[in-house]
Amino acid sequence: MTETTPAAESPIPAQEPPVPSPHDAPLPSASETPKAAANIGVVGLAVMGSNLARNLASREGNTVAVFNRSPERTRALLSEHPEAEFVGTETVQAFADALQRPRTAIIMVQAGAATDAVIDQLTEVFEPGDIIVDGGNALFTDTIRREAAVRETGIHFVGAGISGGEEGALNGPSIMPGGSAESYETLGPILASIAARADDGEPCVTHIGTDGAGHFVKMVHNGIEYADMQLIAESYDLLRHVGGYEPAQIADIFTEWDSGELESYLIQITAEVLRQVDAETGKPLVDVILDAAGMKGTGTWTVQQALALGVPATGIAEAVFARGVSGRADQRAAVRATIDARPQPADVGDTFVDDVRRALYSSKVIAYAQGFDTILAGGAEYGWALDPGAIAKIWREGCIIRARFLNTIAEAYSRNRRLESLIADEFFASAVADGAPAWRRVVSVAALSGVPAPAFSSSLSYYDSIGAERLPAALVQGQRDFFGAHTYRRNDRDGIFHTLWSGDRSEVRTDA
Ligand SMILES: NC(=O)C1=CN([C@@H]2O[C@H](COP(=O)(O)OP(=O)(O)OC[C@H]3O[C@@H](n4cnc5c(N)ncnc54)[C@H](OP(=O)(O)O)[C@@H]3O)[C@@H](O)[C@H]2O)C=CC1
Ligand SMILES: O=C(CO)[C@H](O)[C@H](O)COP(=O)(O)O
Repeated sequence: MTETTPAAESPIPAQEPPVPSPHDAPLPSASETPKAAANIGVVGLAVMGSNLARNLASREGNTVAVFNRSPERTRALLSEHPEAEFVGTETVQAFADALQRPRTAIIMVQAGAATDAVIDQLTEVFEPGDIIVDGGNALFTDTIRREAAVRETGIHFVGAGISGGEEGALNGPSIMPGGSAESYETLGPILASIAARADDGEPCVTHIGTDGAGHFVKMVHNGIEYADMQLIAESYDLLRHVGGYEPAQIADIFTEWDSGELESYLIQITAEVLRQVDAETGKPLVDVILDAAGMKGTGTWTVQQALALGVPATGIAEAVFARGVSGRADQRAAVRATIDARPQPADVGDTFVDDVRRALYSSKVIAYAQGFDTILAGGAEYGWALDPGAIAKIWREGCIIRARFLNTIAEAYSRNRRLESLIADEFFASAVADGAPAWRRVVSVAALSGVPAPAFSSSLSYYDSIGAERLPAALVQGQRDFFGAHTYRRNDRDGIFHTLWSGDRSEVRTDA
């Protein structure tokens, strides 16, 4: 299969493979590997794959076969986790032989060429009726292509987004499977058994749609993740450099916010990061981490898709651009040398901390509204009947954006399945309107003090634009008609019009 996914660039070095222990036992040879001993298999045993394999092995009735390109990883996993009773395999053929038919294997390797390579190997040794699940962060168009190619062989191919990081993979991730309804009949119960569970006991997995639907939704999940993280980071920056709070104090503020409507995993881990002190320097860790944010590409993909679909996902885009700006070290140094970049004093008043909380909540609503707009537009474009309420529900636990807030979103979509926008829902409309004065104060203070708040600002502009009585787009249409005879519509009658700008400036109807 051909490779179409470029490896995403990141300034953060990739994680090194674990150093195998000298006591690692050799794997059985292909002929010694027990046949049909396992009911499920995992290929790719780095952070995610090894934890997902352990999660599977911990469930009643499962025996898990494992395979990794470099056998050192397989040996290390077997020796570190004898309790899992894995069936370790050294070749793809031994892996296939170790699985009961119809075989089910989950791939957890790097997105892109690595995934294609593994699929090619598995399709060589699997048979019609078997199921290959790609649990990596594949680009959904690759998943569409792979599903079509693998289907030709009679093997089922399922692209499943899996979120929750290493801890989620081990204890219960949120899972977003695509693929055929037929393959989900077999796969659904297995995935439900390892997925996180929401407070009401529902597993955080649902059949998202055919072919690339699961990876599309996972991609947008990550786009929202970028926006959520950026908004929290901007809150920190404003509290620190305008409010004058120290990292440990901001950690306490975030912990307090976590008891309200902002309760979320990302707020919780942010507080932990801010409390961490660097052992070497005694400084807050956040002050010694290089301020260049890495990325593997899923946020960029979301914005590219939003643009292609005509969805103004401005908050997500700003979050991607903010990471991009942070990584441009030479440019930043050159510009910094020409200006006084120190934050300017700004009058913040007594309500600043609460204002930032409200600005964060309102901006977060915008990010999710834009994310769900992207999901629904993608569904319409690619022919998937995506259910926004069901998607919100499976994000309530297990994934990186898990939050109390997702319950509220699920409720909004259960009130109206065809909501035009999340902020058109009565609850969110009034919540955002209530927070708007504080949000405006925070964006003003950011601008006056010179502390960058791109996601806060663009979210507020989006809110003001999407709700505006009238937009200056009318003038843009006039400009377009002037230089390019691009025509315009009128708001007082039907038809398409052009003004004879280089003539007598009378108006003509062009569609009559
Ligand atoms: N890390 C995270 O928090 C999350 C990651 N994901 C996704 O899950 C997948 C796995 O992630 P992670 O565990 O971090 O591991 P990595 O993305 O770092 O991938 C490492 C794994 O890929 C294998 N691999 C690389 N190239 C090839 C190849 N050409 N042929 C066969 N195998 C190859 C490696 O094998 P070898 O040991 O031989 O090098 C190793 O098992 C990725 O798609 C990632 O985007 C999804 C959610 C969260
Ligand atoms: O999929 C994930 C979580 O949902 C991964 O953690 C992903 O790597 C995060 O993206 P990035 O590395 O670009 O910040």
